[in-house]
Amino acid sequence: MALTAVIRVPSRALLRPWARLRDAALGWIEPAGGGGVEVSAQRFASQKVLVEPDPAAGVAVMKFKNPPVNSLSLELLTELVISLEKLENDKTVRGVVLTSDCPGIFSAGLDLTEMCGRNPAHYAEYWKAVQEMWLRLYLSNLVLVAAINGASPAGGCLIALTCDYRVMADNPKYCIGLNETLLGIVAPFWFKDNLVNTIGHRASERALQLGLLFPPTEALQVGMVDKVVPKDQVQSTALSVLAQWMAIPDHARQLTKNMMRKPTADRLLKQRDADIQNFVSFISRDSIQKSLQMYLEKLKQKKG
Ligand SMILES: CCC/C=C/C(=O)SCCNC(=O)CCNC(=O)[C@H](O)C(C)(C)COP(=O)([O-])OP(=O)([O-])OC[C@H]1O[C@@H](n2cnc3c(N)ncnc32)[C@H](O)[C@@H]1OP(=O)([O-])[O-]
Repeated sequence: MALTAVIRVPSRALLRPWARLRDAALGWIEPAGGGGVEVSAQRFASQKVLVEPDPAAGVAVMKFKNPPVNSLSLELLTELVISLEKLENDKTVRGVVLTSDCPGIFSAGLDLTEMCGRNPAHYAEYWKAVQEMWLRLYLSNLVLVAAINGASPAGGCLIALTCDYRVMADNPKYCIGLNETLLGIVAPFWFKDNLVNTIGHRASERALQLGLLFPPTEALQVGMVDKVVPKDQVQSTALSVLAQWMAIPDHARQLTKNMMRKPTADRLLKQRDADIQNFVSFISRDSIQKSLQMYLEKLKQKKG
């Protein structure tokens, strides 16, 4: 396929800790002069994230591809952030649909194997990547629409909540919500803030304490998603919604988005290191490790 869109990648990005992983994933070359590197791409794919740009429409579809359940491994998180950054640097793209390439699963949330039986340094690295994903998506200047074509618990729900609009498939087997308490763990304050900003305080309190996973019609009622449509219409509906949002002048919409979201993001930005330390000490506790191990065992037994 011909390569057409030219994306300028700022050199500061190359200095990030995950630069090596990114370069390996995307085959980028370190620029000699540090002035940025030009990457030509019409359709680009890393291992875990597929991106299909449509320059004529000014949009792209980003598909998570980490079978079997799109768990948010360090690798997937890294590739997601890199792919988003590439799209943000591509002047031909103004809106993105986030969806899944795994049948029946949007994302199973954070990868439990990244949070179980590892060392504190790994937990810290992993949590930093989770924070980065959330901050990048939540503050993105692009219009983001989630096309939720499957189950979307915990971190999967969080990704959907960062979007400007959520379209969900009407299959009652697909559920969405922040179910952390069911695993014996606690959603961090910024997951909670994002949920409160979406469905309000009382509904969030109930949903978070009970770890509620909502089927599509209930998710619509509570405001966790904005539209429920037949499964085969999820992506096309998301693209139509994207077009509506893109009819608004970018600068006005972006400033408004930033005004609405910056105070929430700033709460995390002001205490990222402390939040990492909290996570590391919480997740390292024996009791929490036991809960997560048991939960993973339960998932495996369910299959057998
Ligand atoms: C403070 C921290 C905040 C935390 C936030 C989070 O997001 S916490 C995350 C909260 N997330 C959840 O609570 C969601 C837990 N997951 C589920 O509820 C279901 O897997 C499902 C509904 C997503 C899909 O059902 P299905 O019947 O289609 O699929 P299946 O169930 O048969 O699983 C297939 C394989 O995937 C494996 N695996 C699954 N999830 C994860 C994971 N997150 N990670 C890693 N692995 C995972 C599963 O063990 C099995 O492995 P095996 O045996 O092949 O080696």
